[in-house]
Amino acid sequence: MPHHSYHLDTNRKKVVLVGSGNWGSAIARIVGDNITANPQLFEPTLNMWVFEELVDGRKLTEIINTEHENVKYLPGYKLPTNVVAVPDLKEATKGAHILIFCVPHQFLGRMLPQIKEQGLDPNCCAVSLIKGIDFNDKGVVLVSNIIRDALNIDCSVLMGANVANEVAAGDFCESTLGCTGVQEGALLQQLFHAPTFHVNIAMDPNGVELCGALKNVVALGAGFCDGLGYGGNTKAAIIRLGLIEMKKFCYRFFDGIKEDTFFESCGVADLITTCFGGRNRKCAELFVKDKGVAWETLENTVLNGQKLQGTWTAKEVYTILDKTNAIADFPLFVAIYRIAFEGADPKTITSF
Ligand SMILES: NC(=O)c1ccc[n+]([C@@H]2O[C@H](COP(=O)([O-])OP(=O)(O)OC[C@H]3O[C@@H](n4cnc5c(N)ncnc54)[C@H](O)[C@@H]3O)[C@@H](O)[C@H]2O)c1
Ligand SMILES: O=P(O)(O)OC[C@H](O)CO
Repeated sequence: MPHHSYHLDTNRKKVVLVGSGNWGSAIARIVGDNITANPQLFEPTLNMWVFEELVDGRKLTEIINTEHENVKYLPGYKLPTNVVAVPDLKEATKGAHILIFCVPHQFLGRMLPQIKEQGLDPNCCAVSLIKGIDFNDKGVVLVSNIIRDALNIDCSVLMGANVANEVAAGDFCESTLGCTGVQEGALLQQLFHAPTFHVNIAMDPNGVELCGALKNVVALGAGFCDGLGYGGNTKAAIIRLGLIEMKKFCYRFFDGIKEDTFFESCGVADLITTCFGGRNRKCAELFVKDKGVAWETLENTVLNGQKLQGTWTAKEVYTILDKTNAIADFPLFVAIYRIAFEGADPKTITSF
């Protein structure tokens, strides 16, 4: 059970999920059920915005709405019948009180103006499940900040050791809700918490979000080790060194990050699971074995259209380090970037 059980006001919240990939579809199963279980808090339908595409000649939205399964991104797991796939972004998000963002971070920027355009409820808030970062002239930009600035609404984050297929299978795991307000935290906890998906609150949204983004870079390093045929000792070293650079990055670029956050699910736990069971790891292994095959080819052939976040984040992190003359302080992040994008020998993963 969630630790708190009260709500913000007497009006039921309309929840909308923006995204329907592998994780988007897995979380739709939990949120859809929680909405049904809490009719006093939430409106009954969960609109799920779907990037429309054809699957075997049929529209994905039609398949989802008739078969209640995202056959492309989460095959084998039924969605609750109150999850309704909507291909039009404006229509899907109209009247939302809680917007859940779960799209690969490279697509978010161009979507937000459309959501803004149709006018949001003044009490609308957001929660981002997106693991990624961005940068501008001043430095690091968090995805939650992009959402906050574009839509002028509050944005919490949910990150954790949550490989989507395992969550969908009902294997027990934990997740970390990073928020600034107690009330928002309590409501969102009721939206996401489930018997096999335990949601803990951390009042350190920036730390939670940065952990979620940066662990994907380390996952590439772990995958390079697997591609080179190295064993558990080497991967453990990469995980340890990666955690140190994650912390250093957080403290270098942000004030007020809490040490405890690194021990939450979003921190060390997500780092471990992603370095063993994630897509970034898997594709990085094949990148080494196939001698530099294009990342996009791996997304299309191995992941069937699912998207990597670690490759983008490795580039973004490298750009930030370069701009701030911090390259020398982050040897692992830099080695990973150079292997992934500059043709560096994968063996340099252990010789920086
Ligand atoms: N998959 C996981 O195990 C997992 C777990 C936790 C967090 N996350 C994070 O959740 C976020 C979303 O990941 P996911 O696994 O749900 O998605 P995914 O990797 O399955 O991505 C594919 C999604 O992107 C959509 N898409 C393709 N082209 C698009 C475009 N031009 N514009 C908009 N959308 C487009 C596809 O329709 C599909 O829904 C990522 O930041 C990821 O790191 C993923
Ligand atoms: O499959 P990945 O590498 O995108 O990682 C999935 C999740 O972020 C693990 O929590």
